[in-house]
Amino acid sequence: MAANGNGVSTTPKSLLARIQTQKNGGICHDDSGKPVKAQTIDELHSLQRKRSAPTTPLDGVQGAFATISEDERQRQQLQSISASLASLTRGTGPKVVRGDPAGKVQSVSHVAHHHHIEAPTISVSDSSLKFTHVLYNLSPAELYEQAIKYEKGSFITSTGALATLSGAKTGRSPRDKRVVIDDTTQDELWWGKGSPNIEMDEHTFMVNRERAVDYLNSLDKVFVNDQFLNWDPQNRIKVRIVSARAYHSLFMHNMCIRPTPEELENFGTPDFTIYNAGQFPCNRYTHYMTSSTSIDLNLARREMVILGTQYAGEMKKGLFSVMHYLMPMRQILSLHSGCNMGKDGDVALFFGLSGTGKTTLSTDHNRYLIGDDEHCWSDNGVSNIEGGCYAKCIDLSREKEPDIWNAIKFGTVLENVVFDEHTREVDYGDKSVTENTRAAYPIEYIPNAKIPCVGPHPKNVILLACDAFGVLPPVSKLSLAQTMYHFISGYTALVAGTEDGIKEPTATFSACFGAAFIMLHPTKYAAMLAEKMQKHGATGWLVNTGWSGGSDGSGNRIKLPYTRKIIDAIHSGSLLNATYHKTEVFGLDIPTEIEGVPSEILHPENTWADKKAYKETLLKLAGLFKKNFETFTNYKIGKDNKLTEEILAAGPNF
Ligand SMILES: Nc1ncnc2c1ncn2[C@@H]1O[C@H](COP(=O)(O)OP(=O)(O)OP(=O)(O)O)[C@@H](O)[C@H]1O
Ligand SMILES: O=C([O-])CC(=O)C(=O)O
Ligand SMILES: [Ca+2]
Ligand SMILES: [Mn+2]
Repeated sequence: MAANGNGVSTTPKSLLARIQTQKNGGICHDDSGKPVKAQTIDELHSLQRKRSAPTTPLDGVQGAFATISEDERQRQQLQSISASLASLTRGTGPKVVRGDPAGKVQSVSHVAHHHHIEAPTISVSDSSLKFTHVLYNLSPAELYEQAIKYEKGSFITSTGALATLSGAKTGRSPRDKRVVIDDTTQDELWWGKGSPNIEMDEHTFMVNRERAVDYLNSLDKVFVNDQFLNWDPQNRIKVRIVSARAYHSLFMHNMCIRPTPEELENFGTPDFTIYNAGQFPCNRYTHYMTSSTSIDLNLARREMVILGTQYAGEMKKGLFSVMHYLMPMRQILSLHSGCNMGKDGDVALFFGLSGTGKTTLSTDHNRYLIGDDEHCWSDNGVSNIEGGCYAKCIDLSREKEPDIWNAIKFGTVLENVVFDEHTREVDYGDKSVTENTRAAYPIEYIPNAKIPCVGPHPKNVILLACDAFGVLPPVSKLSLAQTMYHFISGYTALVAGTEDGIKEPTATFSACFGAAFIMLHPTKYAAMLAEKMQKHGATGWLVNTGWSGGSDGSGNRIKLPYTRKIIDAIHSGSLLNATYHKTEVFGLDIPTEIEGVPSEILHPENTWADKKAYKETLLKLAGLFKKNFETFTNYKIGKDNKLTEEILAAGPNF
C-alpha cells in the first residue's frame, strides 16, 4: 500500500487502470504519423543508410557494357590493396576486408586471394592470419566520424571544420628525408652540398618499408586513398595513400584530385604509393637513420615510406618531390608556385618560399584560382598538380582574407589550431601549439576556383620574398637574367626567433624557391623556366611581402592591402608602363608610383629613418646573396653560355 500526496491511497491495480484510460479502443498512439517499416531497432537503423552507387551510368546504359560484375571489381580492388600491403619477406598480402571493423553491416567479406599459398599453415606467422580492414576512399563525413570516434584531439569547430593535432611534429622534417641511390638515380639526381636528397640504399629502404607495412598490418584498420595528381589529363599520375589515421585520409582527400566514381572503377594499379606509418618511429639502429623520423623515397619502386612524423604536409610535399622528378623527364617544368588567371585569360605564377604569400595572393576575389602551391608548365600551358589548398592560418582574419576564411567549413582539416572548448570558435591568433597552423580544403571551396585547374601560358612571373631586413623594394621589374638570378637564389628571410635570443632576421636561400622538393640540379629547372618565359614573353617581378621602414623590430610588415594593389597593377598591365629608376647595389628597376600605394614606400630607403643603417643592411644582404650564389657560378644554365654570364651579372653589384 502506498499513499500519494493527496492522502488518497492507491493500489498498483488502480494505478494501472488509470494509465490505461483511453477513449478509443485501448491502443495507445502518441502521434498520428505512419509507423516505421522496421520490426526491430537494428532494422530501423539500417533504413537510415542507403547504398551509394556511381551517379553517372557508363555510356548511358548502366551495366550493359560492363565487362566485370560489381563483386568482381571489388574483389580486384581488394586484391590490389592486399598486394600494396604485402610483406615482401613473407610473400603474401594480408587478408583485407572492406569496411569498418566496428560496423558489421558494411563489411563485405571479400578476402583477397593469397596467390602462392594454397593452404596457409600456422607456421607462416600470426600476422597473416589476421584481417586488416580497409577503409577505402571514405567520404569526408565518414572520415569525420572515424576521426572523432578514434583519434584523440579531433573536434568539430564552430564553422564545421575538423580540428586535429599532428602530434609532436607540426612542420616538415627535411633533414630526415632520404632518397634511394641506385645506378640510375646516382647520375640523374642532384646529390651533395645544397641538395635536399640525402642518400640511403635500397636495402635500408626495404627495412623501413617492412617496418611501415608491418605496423599498418598490425592495426585493425587502415585508410586507403586512390587519387590523382595533375589536372593535365595527359600527364596525370595515379597515387595510392595507405595511412593509419582518418586525419591523413581526409587531408589527402582534400589535397589530391578526387576521382569520380567511374574513374575509381577503372583506377587499376597506382603509379605511386605512400605508406604512412607516421605514429610509429623508425629504428635508430637502422643504417642512415639519424633520428626516429624518416621519410624515404624510392623512385624505382615508386614508393614512399613515412615513419615517425604525423605532419600531413610530408605526404603532400613528398608527392611534390616525385613530380619534380617525373615531370622534367617529360620536358614539363614543375613549380613551387601559386597560380591564378584574370577574366581575360592572363595567367600569373607566384613563386616563393613558405609564408611569403603564394596562397594568400593567388586567392584573389577578382581572379580565377588555378592553384595555390604546386604547378606544372608544359607546352600546353599550366596545370595544378593538386586538388586542394593548404593555407597558413596564423592571424587569419575574415576582413583581409575572406575567401580563405569562408573555406574553413565542413570538410576542411584544421591542423593544430586552438579553439574555445565550449563554443568551438577558433582563435587564429593563438600560437600555443605552433605558429604553423594550417587549413587544408578542396580547391572548389574557393568560390572562383577554375575547374579544371588548368590555364594558358603565364604572362607574369612574380617572385615573392618576405624580406625581414626591409631593404628590398615592395616591387621591382626584372629582366630575364635577373628573374633567373633570383629564381636560383630563392631568397626569403625568417624573422628573429622570440626564444633563442636571435636579434637579427635570418636569410634563407632555397634554390627554385623550393630546394627541399627539387630532385634535379636547380639549373635544370632554371633553364626550363628561362626557355619558357622567353618563348611566351612572360615578365618577371620581385615582390617583397616582408618588411618596410626598417628591419624586423623597427619596421613593419608591408600591409597586405598595399601588396594586393601592387599585384593588381602587375595583373592589369599598368605597372609595365610605369616610370622606373634603378636602385644601387641590387640594380632593381622600381616604379615611381602605383595607384593605391603611397609613393614614398616604393623606395625602401625613404622609409628608413636611419639612412646609414639602411645602407649597411642593404650591403649585408647583398653579401649574403653573393655568398650563396658562389655554389652556382661553375654551372652552365641551359645550352647558351651567354645566358649563364648574364645571370651571373644580374646579381648585386658592389
Ligand atoms: N603583405 C603581405 N603579403 C602577403 N602575405 C602577407 C602580407 N602580410 C602578412 N601576410 C601573411 O603572410 C602569410 C602568407 O602565407 P601563405 O599561406 O600565403 O604562404 P605560402 O607562400 O602559401 O607558403 P606555403 O608554401 O608554406 O604554403 C599569411 O598568413 C598572410 O596573412
Ligand atoms: O609543405 C608544407 O608543410 C607547407 C608548405 O607548403 C611549404 O613549406 O612550402
Ligand atoms: Ca600555401
Ligand atoms: Mn608550399
